[in-house]
Amino acid sequence: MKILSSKQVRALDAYTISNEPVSSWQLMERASRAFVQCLLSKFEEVPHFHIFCGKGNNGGDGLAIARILAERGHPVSVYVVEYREGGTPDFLENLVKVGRHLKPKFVFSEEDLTWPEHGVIIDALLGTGLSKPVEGLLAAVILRINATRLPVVSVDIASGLSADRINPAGDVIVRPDCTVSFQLPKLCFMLPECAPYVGEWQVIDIGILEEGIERQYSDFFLTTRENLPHLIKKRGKYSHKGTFGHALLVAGSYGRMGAAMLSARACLRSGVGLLTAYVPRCGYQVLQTGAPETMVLTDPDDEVLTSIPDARQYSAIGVGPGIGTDERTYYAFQMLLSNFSAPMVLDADALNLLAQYPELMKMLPENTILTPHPREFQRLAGKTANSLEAIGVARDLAEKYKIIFCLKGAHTAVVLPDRRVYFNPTGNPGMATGGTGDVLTGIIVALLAQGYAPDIAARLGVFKHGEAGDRAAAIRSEAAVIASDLIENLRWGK
Ligand SMILES: NC(=O)C1=CN([C@@H]2O[C@H](COP(=O)(O)OP(=O)(O)OC[C@H]3O[C@@H](n4cnc5c(N)ncnc54)[C@H](O)[C@@H]3O)[C@@H](O)[C@H]2O)[C@@H](O)CC1
Ligand SMILES: Nc1ncnc2c1ncn2[C@@H]1O[C@H](COP(=O)(O)OP(=O)(O)O)[C@@H](O)[C@H]1O
Ligand SMILES: [K+]
Repeated sequence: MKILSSKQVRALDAYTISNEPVSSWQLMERASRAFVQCLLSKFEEVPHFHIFCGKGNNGGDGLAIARILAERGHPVSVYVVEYREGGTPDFLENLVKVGRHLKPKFVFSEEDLTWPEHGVIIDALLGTGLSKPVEGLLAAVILRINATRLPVVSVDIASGLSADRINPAGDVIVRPDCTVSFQLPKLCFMLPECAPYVGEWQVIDIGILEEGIERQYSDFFLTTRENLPHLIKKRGKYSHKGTFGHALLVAGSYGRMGAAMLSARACLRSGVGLLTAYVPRCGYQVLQTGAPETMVLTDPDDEVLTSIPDARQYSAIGVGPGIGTDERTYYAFQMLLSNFSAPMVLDADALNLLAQYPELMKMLPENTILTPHPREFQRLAGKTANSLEAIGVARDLAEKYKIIFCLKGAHTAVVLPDRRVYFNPTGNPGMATGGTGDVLTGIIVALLAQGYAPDIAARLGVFKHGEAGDRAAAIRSEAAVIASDLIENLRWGK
């Protein structure tokens, strides 16, 4: 699913209006009906809705939503915040129509606000037309909304929140519990800095023309359930273990053999034909006992990796979980990079080694997948002002070195060498626990070994990893999830 800018969404609306054709008022009506349906599905008992409207089209939506709710007999109060003269044509038309059912309260100053004690607040003050920081009366109303304990649902986007960039600190923005957005997700929904101003988010279909969406160019996408399952290869009846590749995991050191074990078990549960783990000697028994399906090769050293096996027989290699950054491990890693030219997965300490020895970047095989969490990325690429800037730097590096980044987080961003960025929708905070990253490495290595193209391996791996986390959290609750639960909850069926 594409992520478009506010400007593009405006062009898209205009395209739908002239090509469907549909009037802009009808499009607003369709959006508002879809919003009401979604809103009502959120409550077992319909509460009193307090709808705060601005005077642009977002406010127009608010008025239409109020009317539709009232027509269905639901209790509604409407407030129109008079922060400016006039209003957009669709706002004005809906103001006339809502007047027949409800008497809006016009708010000219803070004193006009009587604050509700019960019910749900609907925020329809400003939408994607935000053009400057919020001030004056609008700011006062937003601060009051944020001070209430009542649930807040934003229409399309929280009022004051910029869809396409990160607002400067100090901007006045609604902090909703939930945002119900029209047709396509907004870039800001993917960014951790914006999370307080997004809440739970949901995208609803308002019938924007698909061909119009296709005409808009974007580098940003949200991976969706619908466009992934067909990417999972079917295992042929006469296939054998040789069909599914032989993966090598270079992982573990004294005290951190669990990382190797988690990667190995995740790799085995992701369809790989054969798996070999290369570990320091102290890891031999651990892996042979804990993951008996794995073949184990040991380094001459007891505690850290100091050399590499002949890598040529493997179809994919994962390096990093728990290996540490000993100088001897650096030499081994460097040797591996000079001897292997197929894409690899690099995680954890392999990334820390890259950060310490940046000259290694030039040696990375094309389409190698790097899976840094934010601190690892900072070590690798330097400090950035915010997550959007970090994505920008990752795009430059991905293009320069022809590599793929999985910038891990709540919406992991898969950044491709052609600068496209795919955000991931699955996963939950239960996954913020040690070892889940090692699981991801194992999954992606397994997919590479089976011959998935590196960009698909990265996107599919990240998606399935999050999905396994969601299944684990549904069974155990978020706080109870541990990395091993993700492995147990991996599913590769349709
Ligand atoms: N396809 C879609 O996405 C559709 C979008 N619609 C709605 O239309 C909205 C966009 O409508 P508009 O473009 O009218 O935008 P807004 O409703 O955000 O209003 C913008 C108006 O407020 C002014 N303004 C912007 N920032 C301000 C500030 N900080 N302080 C004071 N005034 C400010 C602008 O000059 C403009 O006149 C969407 O968010 C959505 O709610 C729907 O009505 C129908 C279809
Ligand atoms: N709040 C969250 N929501 C969704 N996924 C998360 C969240 N926090 C962490 N994750 C996921 O969990 C994994 C953590 O990886 P990482 O930080 O490398 O852990 P470790 O090094 O302990 O293995 C990543 O895939 C990340 O996307
Ligand atoms: K809004």
